[in-house]
Amino acid sequence: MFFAYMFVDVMSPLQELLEVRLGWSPTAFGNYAGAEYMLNVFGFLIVAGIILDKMGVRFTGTLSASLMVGGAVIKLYAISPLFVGTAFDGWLSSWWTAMPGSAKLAALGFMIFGCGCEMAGITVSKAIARWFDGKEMALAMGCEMALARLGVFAVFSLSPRLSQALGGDPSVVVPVAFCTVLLLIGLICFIVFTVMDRTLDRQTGVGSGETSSEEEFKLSDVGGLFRSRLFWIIALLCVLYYSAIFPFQRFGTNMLQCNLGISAETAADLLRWFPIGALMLTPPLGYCLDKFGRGATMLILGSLLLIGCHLVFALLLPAVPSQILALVTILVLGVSFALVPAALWPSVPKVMDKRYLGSAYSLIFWVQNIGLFGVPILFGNVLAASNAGVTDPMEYDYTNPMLMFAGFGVLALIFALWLKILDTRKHYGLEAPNIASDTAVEAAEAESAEE
Ligand SMILES: NCCCC[C@H](N)C(=O)NCC(=O)O
Repeated sequence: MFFAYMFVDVMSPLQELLEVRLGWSPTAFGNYAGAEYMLNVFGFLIVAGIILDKMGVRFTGTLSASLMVGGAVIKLYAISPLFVGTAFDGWLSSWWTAMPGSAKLAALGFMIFGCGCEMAGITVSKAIARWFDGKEMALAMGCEMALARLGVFAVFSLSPRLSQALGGDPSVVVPVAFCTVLLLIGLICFIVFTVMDRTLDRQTGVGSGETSSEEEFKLSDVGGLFRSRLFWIIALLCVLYYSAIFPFQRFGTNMLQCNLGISAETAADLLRWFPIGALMLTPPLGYCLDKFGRGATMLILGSLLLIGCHLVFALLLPAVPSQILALVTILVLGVSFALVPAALWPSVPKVMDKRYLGSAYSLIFWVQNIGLFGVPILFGNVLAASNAGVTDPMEYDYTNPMLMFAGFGVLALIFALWLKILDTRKHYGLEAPNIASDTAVEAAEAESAEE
């Protein structure tokens, strides 16, 4: 997940360079960014859930890592001199001219990569939920997400520097090539893990329980989940919250450049602290959730912070163009980005039947992917419409698109409040700890002994 999240954002700090070098307008960049989720939205994630439940973690993990490498290679080719300026590029650029040929082919590669990345996400979530059932599940999920955030921090630090590594004109090829090699290393590591895991199973004579039939994905489960009010509240909270997070990560560099009049490198250096707050706080928050509970409250607090931060970016930063203000807001947004994921993902096994867990994660990811697919495109269009006639990528006014993010936060807050009210009424246990305290366990044991 570390290398995957690096690849996701490798081009985020290079938006200006892509516009200058390859002619990618904000709309083209938005379309490219949304492409990551397109095949997932059109059903791949549901298929991925079925594959995971039928074939198990080892097979699905290897398949997802292979898809990521395949998609990355296509994207690398699309932005490289091997493709740019060829007859194929000319033909691809000749229709739907708002998207240059390189953007179209890079978007195709990103679509395939996105299938692998999300498939890996559900594989990891289901594996952790099963391995840590009744134990430190939120801490384990928090550590996994922290590693992913470290990847984002690393790529925001490295990408602008790698683009200048060869001297001469800055290049988008070097950072993308670097991250593609990392993905290949990740695939090799996972294959080694599967071999070792299988060997261990053989040595201990214990099955891994990879594909237990009682957890098998059934199409009827999908219908059941879609009829569940709780599923929709969680899925809509998830899509609204993350729609104001991941697309922000992608457009944030240029937003800071435009508001503060700074270089892409300085802006990326500021933005990289966003995942760092999340990186440091997600595991301890997960630990607190395991020990003390309060998951629904964390969701409310995280949504409130999200709204406040996006309002600052939309309204205050253009009036007070201070790097300190930007940094503080980014750090607070990082706290929000720790609170919500730390509480949201471990809540799913609490409210969904274990039998549905794989399908529940894949369907929540699916709804989330609809937003992650559509919102960058919407964002690119709102940005373009709010800046008619602006040709300098350092001169965009980001007020309207950032207000749109704040609006998503308000809606996410409503769903978080609704969840908390339902939890109070129906006692789903969202505010309860994941690990039963020793006294509670002793009381339960004493009770069953008496029976
Ligand atoms: N491709 C980056 C987005 C990952 C989305 C994924 N479905 C997700 O929500 N992961 C959990 C997280 O908090 O990163």
